[in-house]
Amino acid sequence: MGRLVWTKYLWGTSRLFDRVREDNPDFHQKIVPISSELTQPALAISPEDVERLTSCVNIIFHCAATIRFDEPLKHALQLNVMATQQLLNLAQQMHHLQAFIHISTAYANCNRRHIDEIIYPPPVEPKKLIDSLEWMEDSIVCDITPRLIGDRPNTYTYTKALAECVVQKESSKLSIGIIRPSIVGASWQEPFPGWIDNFNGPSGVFIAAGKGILRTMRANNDAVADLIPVDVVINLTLAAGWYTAVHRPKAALVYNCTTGGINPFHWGEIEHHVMSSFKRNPLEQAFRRPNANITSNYLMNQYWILVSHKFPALIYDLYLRLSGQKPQMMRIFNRLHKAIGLLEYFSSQDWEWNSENMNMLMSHLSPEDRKTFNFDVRQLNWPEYIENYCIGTKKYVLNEDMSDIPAARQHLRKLRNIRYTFNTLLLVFIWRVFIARSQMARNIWYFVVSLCFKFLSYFRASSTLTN
Ligand SMILES: CCCCCCCCCCCCCCCCCCCC(=O)SCCNC(=O)CCNC(=O)[C@H](O)C(C)(C)COP(=O)(O)OP(=O)(O)OC[C@H]1O[C@@H](n2cnc3c(N)ncnc32)[C@H](O)[C@@H]1OP(=O)(O)O
Ligand SMILES: NC(=O)C1=CN([C@@H]2O[C@H](COP(=O)(O)OP(=O)(O)OC[C@H]3O[C@@H](n4cnc5c(N)ncnc54)[C@H](OP(=O)(O)O)[C@@H]3O)[C@@H](O)[C@H]2O)C=CC1
Repeated sequence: MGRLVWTKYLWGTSRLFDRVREDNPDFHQKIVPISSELTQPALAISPEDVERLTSCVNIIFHCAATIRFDEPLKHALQLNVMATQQLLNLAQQMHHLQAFIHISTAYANCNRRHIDEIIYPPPVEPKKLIDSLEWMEDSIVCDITPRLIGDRPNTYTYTKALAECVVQKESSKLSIGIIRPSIVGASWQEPFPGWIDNFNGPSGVFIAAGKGILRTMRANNDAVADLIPVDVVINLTLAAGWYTAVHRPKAALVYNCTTGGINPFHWGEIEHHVMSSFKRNPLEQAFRRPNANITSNYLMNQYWILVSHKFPALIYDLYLRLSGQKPQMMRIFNRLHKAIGLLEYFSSQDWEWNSENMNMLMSHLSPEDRKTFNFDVRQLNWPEYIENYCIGTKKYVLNEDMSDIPAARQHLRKLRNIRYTFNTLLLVFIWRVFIARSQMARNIWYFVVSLCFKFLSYFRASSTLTN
């Protein structure tokens, strides 16, 4: 489905728009979608649409980007940097433009521990990089990528840092605001709590843990988990659009849109609340009972990957093979390990973001606007938010029905019984093998068995007496 058709389809069907559809059934008539392709010259916007944009637009919110952590550098550069430059060029032709709001990421400068609301010098001059990569073969670019990105973990954060620099260069010609959200999560309040529709960031991890697939992950229990609800990001972005258009700041204003410095919550606490939430509201057809732990110890994590991921996957795939089905669990785990390997950088350390501009913006809003465009994360109740987030992954990402929860709980009970039976059989098997080889183990075994018998006969005798 094309981008435009897909967008229109979403307005018509997505539960996200239920409330606005109810309040204003004709809301879609106020929106004019424009087809564009970031990888194409002039963003592939038709001349008629260029005409419409240059004559009508007042505020640009530039969100389009590739957010993949494994994007080849050339492609990431094209989507996140060159396309931003092209949009800035178009913006300068717009007769009524009052604000250009660029969505960056709080991790654009994740090679620093403390991040102020300023644009840091770029790792390389973007234009020079674009020119030099243009003639290079993809394989060569791939080889030199680690040297280029240096102490950043991926091409995403690297190209987002370059994009900020490209945006800043135009700040004498346009009124610019840059929003830097941290890890965007499910909605907190708007349009309803817990809305989420993708596997990005922590959502995929929560789902994998809720399905009982993910049992271990490297993360620092005490590090701040800088999650930010998506509606907070949107409210702050809209407010920044208003502020930029009305106050026309001379230099680009940067807003670090984060929670850690204001209302901190830690990965250890997230783990606890995610696990207890999925035990209360289980996902359907879980692979195992949800029981995931985070550890910062590399060796411990490797041990649990072997015991809790690879070993069960091997057994399950063996079962699938024996029952004539295609093995799939090992493949799923390999993909999961790739995904969490890319996320661990962000869950194993923490950062300090200065968020003075967020406070400044709030102080400029009227009390009514502060409610309508609420981005005051001091009021965020984390346990409640995480509970709604987990339920949101169930309802809106996996499209599971809440009425199926009793059946899902029943399934977890079945899994628990299977685990008890399996563990007992394993214990007996190990003892039998052990006993066959060692006299001492045999003696211990007989001692334990006779103790059990004695206990049983004592129990039987005392219950006969009382009867
Ligand atoms: C132990 C558990 C307790 C829980 C507590 C601890 C939790 C710790 C969580 C730590 C999370 C830290 C998150 C940090 C994020 C930092 C964010 C920086 C902020 C940003 O600015 S950007 C936005 C972040 N970007 C992303 O999140 C994108 C990351 N994803 C990728 O780069 C790629 O998807 C990835 C992971 C390389 C996989 O690529 P690939 O194998 O090619 O697969 P696809 O992308 O094509 O997807 C195929 C298929 O899989 C689904 N999918 C995608 N990601 C996941 C996932 N993480 N888990 C499960 N499934 C996933 C995807 O939707 C596709 O499904 P289809 O049905 O469409 O096939
Ligand atoms: N998710 C997060 O945790 C964070 C995200 N951000 C930033 O927020 C912004 C939005 O991210 P998010 O919503 O999560 O990401 P998505 O991947 O969901 O959205 C990216 C958007 O870019 C558009 N897009 C991608 N490629 C192209 C292309 N080649 N041509 C035209 N349009 C394209 C997509 O269009 P379509 O839907 O049609 O594919 C989509 O609308 C990004 O700038 C990201 O860097 C910042 C911090 C955290």
